[in-house]
Order: sequence, then structure tokens, then C-alpha cells
Amino acid sequence: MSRAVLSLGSNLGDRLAYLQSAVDGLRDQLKAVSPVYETAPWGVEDQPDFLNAVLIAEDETADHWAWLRKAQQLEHAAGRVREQRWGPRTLDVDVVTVDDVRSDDPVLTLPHPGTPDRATVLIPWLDIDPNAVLPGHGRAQDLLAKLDTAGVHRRDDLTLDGAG
Ligand SMILES: Nc1ncnc2c1ncn2[C@@H]1O[C@H](COP(=O)(O)OP(=O)(O)OP(=O)(O)O)[C@@H](O)[C@H]1O
Ligand SMILES: Nc1nc2c(c(=O)[nH]1)N=C(CO)CN2
Repeated sequence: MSRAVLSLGSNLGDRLAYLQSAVDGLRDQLKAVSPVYETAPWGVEDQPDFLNAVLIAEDETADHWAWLRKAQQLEHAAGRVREQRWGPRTLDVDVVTVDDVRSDDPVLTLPHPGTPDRATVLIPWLDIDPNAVLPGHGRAQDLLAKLDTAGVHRRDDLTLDGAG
């Protein structure tokens, strides 16, 4: 059994539909779906606002590589074209954690190295797991306390349907 935390982001086209497509693609493994947040872009600031959300999924047999393949399949299905680093995209699916796995491999770094600095991941993750711990970095709550959360706005009018 493995448990993965996956972060979703979209800032092109029908953003909510792209996030929903990831939820639909994980339906059998889905354990929790966060609220949706509208967030100011970090990294490359001259691009449209993102919608972000976080999912928790479990699988009987998947190892961390299988979760990366799944994430990339979901991006591909959403027509994701890799262009600019940190640039606009229809769907970004990052593997935040898989259990307590820690890896320095650039193809799959775990936990995802951006996580401690990203309120856009920590806030929705804490919504669905208030006791979340980032392996090697401590409690998500403590990491979030050090960050600026001004650009992160919960959109209660937009919801992802994770029901069976
Ligand atoms: N934990 C991880 N989750 C997803 N991809 C990862 C992870 N660790 C390493 N990668 C690698 O990162 C590469 C680039 O990913 P991507 O294009 O999504 O980066 P980005 O979204 O622009 O930036 P960031 O990864 O900082 O969010 C992928 O090809 C993948 O192999
Ligand atoms: N707010 C926000 N900004 C971003 C995001 C994202 O998901 N949310 N993803 C990026 C590329 O990984 C670059 N910038």
C-alpha cells in the first residue's frame, strides 16, 4: 500500500475542468480532494492566475515511480506541452510526497523540493490533512507559518467532484 500527496495546478483554458480531469483519472485511488484556490503566479509572475488543489490517493501496489508515471499521464491527457520552466500550463501534477520516501533523483525528487516554499501547496494540503508532515522538513503547519499567503484565495464557488 502506498499513499501519495499530489498537487494540481492550471492557468490555461478551462482551469477547473483540467483539475477535474486529474480527479477523474484517479477516481479509484482517491482518498481526499482539497478545496480549490485561486493563486497569484510565483516563479514567472507575468502569466495568468492559477487554480491549485491537492489530492491524497492510495494504491495497493504503486511505488513512487508509478505515481510519477500517473502524474505525467494525467498531464499528457490534458494536452500539456512543456515549454517554459514555471510557465503557463493546462495541467501540472506534482508528486509532493509518497509515504516517507526521500529521493534526490532529479527525475523524481521526494518530497517535491518546492513544497516547503509553496503556500499554494501547503494550504490545500492542510485542509485535507491538518497534521500533514513533509518528510525531512517537519510539520506543514510550521512551514506555512513562515510564508506569505497573501496571493492565495479559496474559491468556495468552485469545487472538485471526488465522489465515487
Ligand atoms: N516530485 C516530483 N513530481 C513531479 N515531477 C518531478 C518530481 N521530481 C522531479 N520531477 C521532474 O521534474 C520535471 C519537470 O517537471 P515540471 O515541468 O512539472 O516542472 P515545473 O512544474 O515547471 O516546476 P516545479 O517542478 O518546480 O513545479 C519532470 O520531468 C519530472 O521528471
Ligand atoms: N500560483 C502558482 N504559481 C505557479 C504554479 C502554481 O501551481 N501556482 N506552478 C508553476 C509551475 O510549476 C509556476 N507558478
